[in-house]
Amino acid sequence: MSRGSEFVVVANRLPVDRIVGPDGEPRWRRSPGGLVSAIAPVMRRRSGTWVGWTGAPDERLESFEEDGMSLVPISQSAEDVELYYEGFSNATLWPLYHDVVAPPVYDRAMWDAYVRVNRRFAEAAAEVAAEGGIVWVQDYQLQLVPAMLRDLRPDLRIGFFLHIPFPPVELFWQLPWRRRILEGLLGADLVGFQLPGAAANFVRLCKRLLDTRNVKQDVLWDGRVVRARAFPISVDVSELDELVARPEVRERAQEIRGDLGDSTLLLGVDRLDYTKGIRQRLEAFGELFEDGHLKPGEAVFVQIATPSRERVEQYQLLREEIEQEVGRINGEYGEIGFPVVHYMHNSYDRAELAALYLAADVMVVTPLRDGMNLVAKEYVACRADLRGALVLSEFTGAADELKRGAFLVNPYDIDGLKERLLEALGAEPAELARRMRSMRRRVLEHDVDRWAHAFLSELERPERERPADAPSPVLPVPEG
Ligand SMILES: O=P(O)(O)OC[C@H]1O[C@H](O[C@H]2O[C@H](CO)[C@@H](O)[C@H](O)[C@H]2O)[C@H](O)[C@@H](O)[C@@H]1O
Ligand SMILES: O=c1ccn([C@@H]2O[C@H](COP(=O)(O)OP(=O)(O)O)[C@@H](O)[C@H]2O)c(=O)[nH]1
Repeated sequence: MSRGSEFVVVANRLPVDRIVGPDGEPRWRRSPGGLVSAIAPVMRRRSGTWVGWTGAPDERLESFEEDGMSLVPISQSAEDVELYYEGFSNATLWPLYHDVVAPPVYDRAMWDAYVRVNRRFAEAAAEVAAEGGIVWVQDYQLQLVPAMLRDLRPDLRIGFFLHIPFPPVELFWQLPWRRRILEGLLGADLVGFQLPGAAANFVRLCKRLLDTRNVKQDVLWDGRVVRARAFPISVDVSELDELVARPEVRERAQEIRGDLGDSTLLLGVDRLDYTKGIRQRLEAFGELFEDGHLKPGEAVFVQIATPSRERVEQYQLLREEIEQEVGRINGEYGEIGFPVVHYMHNSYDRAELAALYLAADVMVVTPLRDGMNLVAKEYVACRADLRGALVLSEFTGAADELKRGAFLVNPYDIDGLKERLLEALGAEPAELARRMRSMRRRVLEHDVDRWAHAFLSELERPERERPADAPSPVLPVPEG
């Protein structure tokens, strides 16, 4: 392949998954999750190349164009998927980086697969990037790629962005391969995080583990300056504006409301993931009926739970637990034809989600830990009518920006969660409008284009003139 692309994104997943349609023919479907929601519009606007996996094992496909993007598929064997994707990425790193809300698995065969697959991604990126081009590596699945790519192509400008939280020293310390991960990330010129606290954790860890010399958020490593900065990711406001203006989306919102009668609509939209606090929100909602604060017919909860990582044990256990809880609540409080929880284990397109956002009175986002949570920002971006309330966990990245307008909750505190739900349900329209206006100001001014521009212009900014071995004070990094 010719060395052609000036701008390359490398992510575990391509923006589309290859699936087999009802007619038996293969077709492409949008991949799940917020990374794709955020990066796809950026890619469409800057013509570049996206290197990633198609979401199925053992597929060897040529490069192709889809939805205005140039895509380079990376093949993964069934064993790679099991050990690298379901294993090291989602049974080790995912729980470790999300405050160990599930126990991480430490397994040497999984680590070996992680190294092997990261090398494959690095080699593919090295093949497609133009001389002196920009390569932007995404997320925890590919933390070794920056250093591997630098070895192969020292001419490139390499950025890395972590979409999930970066853990504090005390948790990261558990990882048997902790030095290797840091050395991998330090291959980048710029390492981006969702929040300043995560960038501070990274810089502090480099000092503790690798004895790097740090100047504020710059790490001096291997004769280079590696910058660590926070860039909170956001949503494609123009796409959402266009969706909510469509007559069919507005009609669909009316239809959803009509189907639910006079009930107040509470909405949850998440991948079915144990980090999302779905059980806690259902428990709180159920108890509002038990305590007599709500009566059947007054409120319904619509929970979209999109299938995710279904072969990983913790996800299978979670599904059983959530489906049992939904059954229990409906069994106790539902009536014939009127369940109080509508649970959908399915994935919906952008138009259906926009209609749901327009229809919902209270958007309930209660993760135990979440890098950002784009659903919260999408809800705000869709509510130009200034109606609707956002109940938002303190442990999401989004809470940093939306704390003044959202009804903030600690999802571990079920009584507190019930109080906040009641507050949101009972708030006056003027208060809701004031809160929504404040959140919209933030989201509309800081959309995904601004995020991408901020990251890429920092990446392209030349290094400050400073000989790498010049004495530099090690400045304390603020606690985060
Ligand atoms: O690719 P999957 O294993 O199916 O998982 C889907 C994605 O989940 C995670 O999304 C994160 O990125 C969002 C955008 O920055 C952010 O809002 C959210 O808090 C994160 O959890 C994961 O980080 C992605 O790599 C996955 O593709
Ligand atoms: O049925 C669904 C459910 C979710 N989403 C999208 O998936 C993303 C979820 O991103 P978020 O940051 O909230 O969480 P993640 O899944 O990345 O952890 C959002 O853009 C949602 O609009 C979707 O397109 N269809």
